[in-house]
Amino acid sequence: MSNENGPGRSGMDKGGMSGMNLFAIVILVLLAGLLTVVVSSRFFHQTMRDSDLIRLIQASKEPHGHIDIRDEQSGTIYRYSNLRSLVIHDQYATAVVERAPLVPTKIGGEMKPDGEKLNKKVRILANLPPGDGKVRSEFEQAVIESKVERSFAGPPNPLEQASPYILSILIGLLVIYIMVRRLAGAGSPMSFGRSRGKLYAQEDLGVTFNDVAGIDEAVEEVREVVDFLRMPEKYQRLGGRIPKGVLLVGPPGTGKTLLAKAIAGEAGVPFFSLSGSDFVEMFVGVGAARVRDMFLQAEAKAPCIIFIDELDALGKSRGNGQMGGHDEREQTLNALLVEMDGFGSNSGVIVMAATNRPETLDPALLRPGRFDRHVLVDRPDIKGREDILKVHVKQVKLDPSVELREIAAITPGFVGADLANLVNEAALLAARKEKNSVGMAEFNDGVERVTAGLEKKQRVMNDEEKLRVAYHESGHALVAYSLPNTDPVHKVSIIPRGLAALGYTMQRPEGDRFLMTQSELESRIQVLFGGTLAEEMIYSDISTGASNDLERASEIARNMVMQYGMSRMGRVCYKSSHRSPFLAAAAGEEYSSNCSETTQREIDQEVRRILDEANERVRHILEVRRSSLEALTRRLIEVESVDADELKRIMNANSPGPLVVPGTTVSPRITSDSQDNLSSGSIQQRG
Ligand SMILES: Nc1ncnc2c1ncn2[C@@H]1O[C@H](COP(=O)(O)OP(=O)(O)OP(=O)(O)O)[C@@H](O)[C@H]1O
Ligand SMILES: [Zn+2]
Repeated sequence: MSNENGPGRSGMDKGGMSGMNLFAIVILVLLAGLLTVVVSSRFFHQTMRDSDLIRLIQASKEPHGHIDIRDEQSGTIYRYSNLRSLVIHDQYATAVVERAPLVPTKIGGEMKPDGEKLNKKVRILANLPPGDGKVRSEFEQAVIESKVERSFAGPPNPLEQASPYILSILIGLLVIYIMVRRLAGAGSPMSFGRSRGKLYAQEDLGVTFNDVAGIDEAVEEVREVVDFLRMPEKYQRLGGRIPKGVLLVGPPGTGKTLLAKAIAGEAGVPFFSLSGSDFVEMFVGVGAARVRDMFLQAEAKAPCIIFIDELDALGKSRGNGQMGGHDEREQTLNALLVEMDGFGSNSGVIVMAATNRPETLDPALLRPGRFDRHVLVDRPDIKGREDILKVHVKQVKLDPSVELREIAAITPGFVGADLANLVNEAALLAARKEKNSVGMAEFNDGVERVTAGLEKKQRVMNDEEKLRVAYHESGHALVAYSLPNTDPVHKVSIIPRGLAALGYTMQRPEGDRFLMTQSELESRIQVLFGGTLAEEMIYSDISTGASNDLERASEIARNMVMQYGMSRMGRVCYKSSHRSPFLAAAAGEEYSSNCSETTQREIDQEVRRILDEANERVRHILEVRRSSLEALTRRLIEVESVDADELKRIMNANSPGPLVVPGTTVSPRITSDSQDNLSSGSIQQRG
């Protein structure tokens, strides 16, 4: 269904030859020229010119006797009186004659290894001392007998003279050709500097929002983009600010590409798709040229969507790159930023990009007017998985026994791509068994297979662990919900997140925060404690999954005492450096503070006191609201993720708490819980 006939492949496209492209070619030509010079001087010594021969013969008419041959490498001088053999061995091919200021005349040339006294190729500088008639006549004789005569006699053959140059130019051209081909990859020889974007015409796309399931929140957030692409005039008339860049953030396989395609499909606009790594080339300037070319092409087809997968490959923070490719990436990134700033928001080109590591992106990419809209494409919850399965089983003949909800229930952590894979596996298994339809047994086997593949990447939790994680996350959420001065809870989830997190509680700040009050910091500590203490209350023991929570809580408490003066120790900053003890340890440095041992002990006591008090408060909250905790946990086990509205409902039904206004803004704070120690039971230090 993809149309390979992108503009990058058609050789006739204008605009491909941008300035950068020309620049690269000029560099290549210069390089080839240099190569030509080197090659020609190395392999083609100038043939002896007639005038040189005349001078040579004139010199040899002077009356002296022998020739000194100097090995220029070693500096040794060979006295060579047999002029004839020299001439013959030398073959004249490279001889240059120079008249020395006084009498001796030098013959420069190259001696072949079979020379009488020389066993390696040397440059010859022969002195012809004046005044020996014998030498002169021998030399003349040699000249007459040897091939020199020919070239001496006739006028030089221009073709013959030019041949070394022609040859080296040809070699140069060949080199250019090979380089260009390399740059262009498999494409046509001149397509380097062209964007490799693949163009999907709208009719080829055939993807709509119906094909995207289980990520409803993300779909809702991008609906506006579809509207804009459909009726750009409407938006422009009202002068509204149209999104230029939309960043889709989420783990691999959750359907980011699919979502972008669906937007194009819904809006009926062309879709350019390419990967960030396409831009990163070994030659400086090529990636930047590709970016410019891509935008040129896109603007010609506007309204349309440019989709850049793996944005992190090209958008990594500048200035922390390694040596290789660093400049190139920086230039490419700059070109992208310039292009995004350059096209007006009414040009109708919307740039979408996907990444699963937004934190590595250059902050410049996230500024207003660039990728300022972020859409989280998260792992689907149980309902989402069921919906995704529904999409994918459409092409499969199902046995009536198949319960998609049941399959969804046994596939926590699966993303859209895994589920598509699962359906495919099940269908293959059924075919192998020569069944007429795909049954539950095949799905169960399929789950095992796909899980086995996934288990290498991430752990799939068993029921017991899942329950514990559910209590833990409910604890965080309940405490956050119950305290007045915390950010509202946006989502609680026990869907494994990435490699290390078992579940998470996501809070959304209500605006940019520049200051934190003491009570806010205390609340933050309490929210962090909520998870562990909920576990403790239910199981009477705690698990290792919470070590990160404790670490963060202690860090906050320590800062309160030492940096912010928020303790009984008074309004004093005890920090000698900005590094916390934790960070110093991580950097392998000794944590130094100017405190005396007594002060140090007092600080520790204060930190403890803050943590203990938080502990008590959290314990109290959890005990009072135990029924809410249980209810939330049950719901989490059932549906795996609970949003703000539902959380409010559950809380209100069980024990009313402070009113929560769901926030809408950037940088959600996530209390995620590491799994790496939870199941093994061994306590390791996390890096
Ligand atoms: N939400 C979904 N609904 C339906 N199918 C999905 C969904 N997510 C993924 N798939 C299936 O998985 C395939 C791969 O998904 P896609 O390439 O869109 O994931 P992605 O998030 O872009 O991954 P990556 O980050 O690795 O590029 C899709 O073609 C589709 O078949
Ligand atoms: Zn936790």
